Amino acid sequence: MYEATATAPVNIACIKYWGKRDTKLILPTNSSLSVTLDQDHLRSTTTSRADESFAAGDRLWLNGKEETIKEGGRLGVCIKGLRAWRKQVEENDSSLPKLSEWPLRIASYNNFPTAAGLASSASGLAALVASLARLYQLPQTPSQLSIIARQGSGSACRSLFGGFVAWREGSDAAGSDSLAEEVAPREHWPEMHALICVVSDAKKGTSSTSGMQRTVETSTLLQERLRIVPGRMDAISKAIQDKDFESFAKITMVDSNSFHSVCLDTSPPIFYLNDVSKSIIAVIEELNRSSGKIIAAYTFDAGPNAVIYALEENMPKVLGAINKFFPTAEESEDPFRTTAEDLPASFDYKVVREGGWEKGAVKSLIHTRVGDGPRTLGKEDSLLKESGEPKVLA
Ligand SMILES: Nc1ncnc2c1ncn2[C@@H]1O[C@H](COP(=O)(O)OP(=O)(O)OP(=O)(O)O)[C@@H](O)[C@H]1O
Ligand SMILES: C[C@@](O)(CCOP(=O)(O)OP(=O)(O)O)CC(=O)O
Repeated sequence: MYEATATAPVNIACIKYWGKRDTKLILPTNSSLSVTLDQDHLRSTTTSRADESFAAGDRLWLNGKEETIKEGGRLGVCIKGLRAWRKQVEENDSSLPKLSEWPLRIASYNNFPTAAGLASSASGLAALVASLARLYQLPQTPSQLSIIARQGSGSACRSLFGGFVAWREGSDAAGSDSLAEEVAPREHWPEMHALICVVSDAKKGTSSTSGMQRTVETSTLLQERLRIVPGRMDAISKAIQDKDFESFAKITMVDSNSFHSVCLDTSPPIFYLNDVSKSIIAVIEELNRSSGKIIAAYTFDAGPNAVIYALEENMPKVLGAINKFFPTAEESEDPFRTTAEDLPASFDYKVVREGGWEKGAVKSLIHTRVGDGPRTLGKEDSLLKESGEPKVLA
C-alpha cells in the first residue's frame, strides 16, 4: 500500500501577512514572521494514499466530511504541483511505481475548531503538503515545499517549519522566491510559551482572503504599513536571535495593532477585535506596566481571539491576570500545570470595566509553546480505512 500520514502545526504571526500582490499565486505584499505552536496541543493530521484501483478522481475528507477538490482551486493547485514533482522523480527512475498517475484518497482531521480564527487553514494545508511529499518521496526541501503550501493558503507556508519562521515576500513574478525559512529552531528559545484566549470559536464574518484584498484595494494606511514592515522584520529577527523578549514583545504588539488599524482603514471597515479583545489588550498593557518590564505580548489574527506570548517563567503572572478578569466557561486543562500568581501590587483595576467580565467572555484557554515542524506518523495512525474511505474518529 502506498500511503503516508503526517501532522503539521499551527503558526501565529508576530509580523502579520495582510495583502496579496498576486491573488492567484498567493504572493504577499509584505514578508511576515511567526512562531510555530506545539503539535502536542494543536495539530492537523492528514493521511494520503495513492492506489491504481481507486475510481478516477482525487477525493478529500476534512473532519469526516468530503470537500470538493476543484481544478485550479487551492487544494487542486497544491495536489497538482506535488504530482508534477513526483512525475519528475518517476522520470528519473523508471523502476518506481507511477504514483503520479494514480487517484488519491486523502483524509484530514483538526484536533481544534476549523475555520474559527485558530489558523486551521495553515496547519491543514501544511499537513496536506507534508503527507503528499512523504507519499511521493519528494526530494524537495521544506522551503521548496512551502512554495506549494503557500498556494493553498499563504500562512500555511510558515507551518512547514518549527520554531521561529519567516515568509520572505520575494520578488519573482512567478513566486519562486516567495517561501518560508527558519529564523531559529524551537530549541533556540524553548521558553517561549503562548496562551490562546478563545473569545469566539464561531466562523468569522470577513474571511482573511476577502478582507485582505479589500484592504489592498481601499486602504491608504496600508502603504505606510508596507514601508514599516521590513524594518520590523529585521528587528524582530534580531530580538529572536538575542532572546530579547522585551523587543520581541514590543514589535509583536505594535504589529498586531498596525494590522487591525489597516483593517479599520479599509472601506467598508473590517472589525476583528471585539470589546473582550480590547479589554485583554488593556489588561496585558497594564500587567506590563505594573511589572516594571514587558513580560507578555498580545497578538490577534483575523478574529477576536487573543494569543499571548510570554516566557514560561512569566506565564503564572499572565494566567493570574487573565483568570482574574476573564473567568472561563469551560475548565481547560493546562499541560504545564501552571499555578496562577497574584497581580502586581500596583496593578490598576480601573483598566477593566466596572464589575469585570461575565463568566465565559473568554470561553477557554489553550496554554501551549513553541513547537517543531511537520512530523511523519506510522501506519497505525492512518486516517483511511482499507477501502480508502475516512475512518470515523471519536
Ligand atoms: N486539515 C485540513 N486539511 C485541508 N484543508 C483544511 C484543513 N483545515 C482547514 N482547511 C481549509 O481551511 C479552511 C479554513 O480556513 P479559514 O482561513 O477560513 O479559517 P482559519 O484558518 O481557522 O482561520 P485564520 O486563517 O483566519 O486564522 C477550511 O474551510 C478548509 O478549506
Ligand atoms: C491575519 C493572518 O492570520 C492572515 C492569514 O491569512 P491566510 O493565510 O488565511 O490567507 P490566504 O492566503 O488568503 O489563505 C496573518 C498571518 O497569519 O500572517
